[in-house]
Amino acid sequence: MQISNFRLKFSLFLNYFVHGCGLIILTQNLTQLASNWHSTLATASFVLSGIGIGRLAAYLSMGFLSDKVGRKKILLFGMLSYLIFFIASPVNESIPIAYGLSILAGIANSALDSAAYPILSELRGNQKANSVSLKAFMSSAEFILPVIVLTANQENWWFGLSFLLPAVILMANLINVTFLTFPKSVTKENENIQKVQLNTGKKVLVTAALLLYGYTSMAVMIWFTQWISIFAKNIDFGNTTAHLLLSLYSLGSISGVLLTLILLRIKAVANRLFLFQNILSLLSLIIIAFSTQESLSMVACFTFGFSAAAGLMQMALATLLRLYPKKKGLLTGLFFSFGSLASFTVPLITGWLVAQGKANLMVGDVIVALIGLAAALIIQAFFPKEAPSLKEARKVIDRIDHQLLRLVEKRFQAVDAVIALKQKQELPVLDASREEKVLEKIAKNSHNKALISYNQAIWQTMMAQSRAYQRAKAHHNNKE
Ligand SMILES: O=C(O)C(=O)C[C@]1(C(=O)O)C=C[C@@H](O)C=C1
Repeated sequence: MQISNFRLKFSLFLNYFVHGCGLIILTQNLTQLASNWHSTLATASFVLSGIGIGRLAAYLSMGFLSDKVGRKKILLFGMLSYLIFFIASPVNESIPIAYGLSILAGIANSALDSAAYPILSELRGNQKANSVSLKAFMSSAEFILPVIVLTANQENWWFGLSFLLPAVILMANLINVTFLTFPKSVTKENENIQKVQLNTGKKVLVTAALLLYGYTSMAVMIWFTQWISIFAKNIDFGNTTAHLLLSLYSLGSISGVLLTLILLRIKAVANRLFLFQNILSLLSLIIIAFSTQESLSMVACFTFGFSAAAGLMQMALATLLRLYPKKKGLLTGLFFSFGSLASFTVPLITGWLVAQGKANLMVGDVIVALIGLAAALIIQAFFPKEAPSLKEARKVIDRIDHQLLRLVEKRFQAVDAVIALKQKQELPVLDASREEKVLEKIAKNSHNKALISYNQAIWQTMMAQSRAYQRAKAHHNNKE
């Protein structure tokens, strides 16, 4: 790998460590922030909704701009916005400004996503693994930051220190990214290699399934994390177990992401991994919804994190981007808009269900997971399979070459008939107008228009060899 590509990848990963901090830093410090803002905890938690608003408002435009003005500008904009958020938040004392900063964090989030995912899918290497790595860095931050907050609390340090860590990383990374050269967005050649062949009907179906999956994959996790502790207490699990379930989910998530990164390198497994993880997450949720045994629920919560929060969303996005190589930014924005919609609607749906007095809230999450599995099945069924390995890919070429060779030989046999007639009628071997017509037909009959010039070059060579063959044959016949 080129040094600059390695540096670029690493700086994107670091950004997602920072982003992981951004996701939980307000909730982790809410008590101190509320006192800074001279407000109650309830008002303070209202400020959190700003992040969702910022995201929802900015995803599409950031995605569009990422394709239009270039990934680097959007990335730098996202990093700068986050930097302002991290530096200003712990010192700010006004609620409206805090709300504005939350919105800015949401915008920063959408800018980072709109730049980072497309860049990673344009770099060489395993595209799915690249995207899942971002999730690994997010999860590790979500694990480390609470420890820092807790230590600062116990040692009576200033709470703002936990904001300074991501700020310092961001500043160093900003300098690094500013001086980096980025790969060209999508070169024509790259585009043809990455392009996935699907007819319009199937493409629409797979796109819809992927966007639906963008919603369900986010919804299923939010539903679980927001309600699992309350749900556990309702079914008379002890207080400690109720909280332990969430930690087990996080632990499962980190282990799941790491295992996914390993398995994605094994092509034969990678193709089935997505579906398998979806089935596993559904089964774990069913157990969680109906188990009355604490130990069984604990295992199920770990398995749920291990499967549902192991980078499935990132894998689906990487798949979507392969369908639209020219509009990666826009599609990233669209995909995450569906995810943001989930963060918005799940609290509304669950709130409504609670008001209706529905006893088993987790059954609702099982239904969301079922819809997600249906979408995953559609994606798996209609998205063209990748060649499992270089060896396997070459086997396909070998088989096609074998068939082609038989056909080329048949073509030479047909030429035999032509040369016999031409000799009789004393016509020259070269017939430029006929060759022109053959090439026109090749262009007309090429399904993939991007391949026309390559197909024509093959036929030009074939006809040149046909002429050489005819001349050799004529020469031989004349001698007899
Ligand atoms: O059609 C002919 O006249 C041929 O000789 C065959 C053929 C070909 O291989 O397709 C070869 C040479 C001519 O210039 C045109 C076409």
